[in-house]
Amino acid sequence: MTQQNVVVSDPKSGINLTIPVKVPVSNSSALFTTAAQKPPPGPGSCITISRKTLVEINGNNSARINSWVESMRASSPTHHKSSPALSDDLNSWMVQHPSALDMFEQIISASKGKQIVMFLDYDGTLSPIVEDPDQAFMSDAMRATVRKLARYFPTAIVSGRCRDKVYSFVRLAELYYAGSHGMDIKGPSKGSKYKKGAHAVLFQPASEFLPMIDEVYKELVDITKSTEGVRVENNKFCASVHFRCVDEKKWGELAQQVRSVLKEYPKLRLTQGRKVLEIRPTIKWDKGKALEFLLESLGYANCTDVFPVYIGDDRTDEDAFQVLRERDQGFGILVSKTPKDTHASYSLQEPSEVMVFLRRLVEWKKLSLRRQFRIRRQIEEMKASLRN
Ligand SMILES: O=P(O)(O)OC[C@H]1O[C@H](O[C@H]2O[C@H](CO)[C@@H](O)[C@H](O)[C@H]2O)[C@H](O)[C@@H](O)[C@@H]1O
Repeated sequence: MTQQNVVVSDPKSGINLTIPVKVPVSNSSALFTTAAQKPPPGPGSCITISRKTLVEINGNNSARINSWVESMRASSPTHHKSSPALSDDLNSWMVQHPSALDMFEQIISASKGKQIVMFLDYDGTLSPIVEDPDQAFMSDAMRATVRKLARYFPTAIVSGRCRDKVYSFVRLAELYYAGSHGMDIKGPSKGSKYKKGAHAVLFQPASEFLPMIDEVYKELVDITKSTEGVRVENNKFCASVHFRCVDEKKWGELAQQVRSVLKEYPKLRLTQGRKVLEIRPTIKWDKGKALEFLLESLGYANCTDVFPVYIGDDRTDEDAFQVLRERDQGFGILVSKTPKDTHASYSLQEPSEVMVFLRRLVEWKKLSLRRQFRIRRQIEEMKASLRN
């Protein structure tokens, strides 16, 4: 294998990229690997470097990089000022994915007689998106709401972050946590009233990847160190390369750097979240599988009387939304202000609306428990008066 440095000029943006090209070039050109992220066009399987083919490589690479940048841009669309066309789009999307607040009564009636189980994504769902991932705190009001929620329903946090990190933000011991996109699952450390011994649940399907992720994390830090604004996060069983604060003109180069590291690790794949490239093991495990695992751990594997509700804002949450569609159980709620392709049934605009929705659930449950209690007491009183 020889390596050539090729300068690719993107005619659209005018960006020049220096790209190491190996000969022959492997066919593993796909950068993004989920169904929602169509792989960009790649080169043929074998390229002999000649003047003519260098031009072809440039052309292909340029098209491919453009396609990656497009995909990166779409990962977290910037909100533009509203225009009539945009609000038309939003309105027709809202018909397909109505607000979970507007549909609250229908949602509750669909859950009648079933055990609601809550699954909550963290970033962009419980906490607003901010530039610095270390500053993505959830409000005390949100924490109090989630604490109450967990009193009435089994509740899990399902996050791309490593479990310890997301726990340090949420700080509620009574919840289930699935970190690293579901690859690190742990039951409540405080006794759970839903399942005895649930604290013992610990599942890490990608533990063998730990040293590899560590190595890749270090390589990513090194290769991207000259890119201003980039932030690489070690999420234990996966790694995140944040480009929220990177100049858009540098996105193509960054994607290329990440790909050059990944090329050496065929057992890892790349997915995307909101202005973040996520490097994770190729194992068939995602937030959807984590949801199924948690339902099973809670004893609801083959139950028809369970009603899982998953709230998330990201592409990686789609796996969980899809599982709910396939099981035809419960539903997904996408947190988004803009129309997006989604398997979720309902929508909420932002974390503040998520909090309102969760509070309404708590209030509804409190009332219905009180009502049940009153009815039971009346029955007891009637029985007692019949006996006397
Ligand atoms: O599954 P999640 O809980 O939503 O985690 C997904 C990623 O979230 C974090 O990044 C995102 O939020 C940051 C803070 O608001 C923001 O700066 C970044 O642009 C977003 O992508 C987290 O830092 C990642 O590790 C998670 O994978």
